[in-house]
Formats: sequence, structure tokens, C-alpha cells
Amino acid sequence: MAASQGKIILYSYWRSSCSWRVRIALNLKEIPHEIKPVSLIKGGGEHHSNDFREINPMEQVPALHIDGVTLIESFSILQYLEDTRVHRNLLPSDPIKRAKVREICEVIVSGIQPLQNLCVLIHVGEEKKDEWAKHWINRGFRGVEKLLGASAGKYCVGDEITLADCCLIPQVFNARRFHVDLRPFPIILRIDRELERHPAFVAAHPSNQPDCPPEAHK
Ligand SMILES: O=C(O)/C=C\C(=O)CC(=O)CC(=O)O
Repeated sequence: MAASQGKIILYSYWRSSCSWRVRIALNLKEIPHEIKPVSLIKGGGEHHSNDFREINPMEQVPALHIDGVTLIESFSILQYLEDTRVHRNLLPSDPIKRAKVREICEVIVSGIQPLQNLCVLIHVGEEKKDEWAKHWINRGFRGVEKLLGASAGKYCVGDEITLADCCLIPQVFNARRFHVDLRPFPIILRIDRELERHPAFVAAHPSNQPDCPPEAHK
């Protein structure tokens, strides 16, 4: 799994919402990259292999090989892209708006997604896992909806696409996957509709990934 020099390589799984956040940002910033699929399912998960543990000791996707280093943790990767690839900024210049973008990101990347991540659901067990995921997504979305009530314009914070939108859209997909009733979250739904045809978001969608199984295509 050694990464070739110079090329930007994203280790990704089609349905991983954390990989998806990074795919959106790479697309929005028009950064050429190669996707190396890592199956979280095949043989108990390729992310648990010795080879992949060298890439990410947390045994998770995504990992991004860029500028001679390998970075892990999606939000940290997003920040690095923002720091180094100034084309198409995904953080506003106003410090309060920046804080609001990061606030929404944190609620999703720390407060919602980890609680419904595959390794947590395996630990929770087959019988309880769906109800568990639904509960935590619901709880988190109540907070996100309230925050968006104060910050949203066309998108999560104002009228420009930001890192918050990169984090929100994959989480909406997960909410649907776990049958969360989204009707109490009209702002979240509106932003999701706003972005569903955006080319950078369409290209990053699980159904457009090289490792998407044929039966899961839209
Ligand atoms: O195909 C699968 O069921 C395996 C894994 C996932 O969906 C990814 C997650 O663990 C959820 C997530 O990224 O939020």
C-alpha cells in the first residue's frame, strides 16, 4: 500500500461519511487525487490489516497522502487542505463566522458521527445498534438545527459553502440510513436539497465511488 511520491492519494471507503467529507473538499478545491478504496467489510475490514495500520494506526478511513506526509482524521485533513490549498476557501474570513463553521463541524465530527461509527455499532450489538444510532443522530441534529437557525443563509453559515456543509451532507445520508425522521429539521433538509446537485457533492457521493457495490447504485 505504499503511496507513490507526488501523487495525492485518498484512502477512502464509499459509504464512510468521514471519507466523504474529505472527498467533497478535494472536489470543491479542484485538487487532483487518486482514490484507494479500503473495504471496511471485506474479510472483517481491510482497515484492520497490518499494511493499513502503518498508514493509519487508528485503523480508520480516511487517510490522505499529500505533500510527502500521510494525514489522518478527517477534520484535521480538511484544515490542512484549507491551510495549504487556498483555491476556493471553505472557511469564512470573519472570525465569528469561522468559529460558527468549526462549531457545526465539531458537533458532527465529534458529537454525532463517532457515536454511530461502525466500530461502535459492532460493540453495541446487532439487536440495539439501529435504535442507538438513531438516538444519537436525532439528539445531535436537534442541536445542529438550532445552530443553523442562527447561522444559515443558503448554506450552513451564510451564503458560501464551508467545511460545515462538507460535514453536514454525509451525516444527513447516515440519518436516512438509520431511518431518522428528518421532518423536524427543515433547515438541514433545505441545505441538503440545495447541495444534492452540486457537482463537487455529486462526485463525492457514495454511489459515485469506485468501490460502490453495483446493487447500491442510485
Ligand atoms: O458499509 C458499512 O456498513 C460499513 C461502514 C460504514 O458504512 C461507514 C461507517 O462506519 C459510518 C460512517 O462513516 O459514518
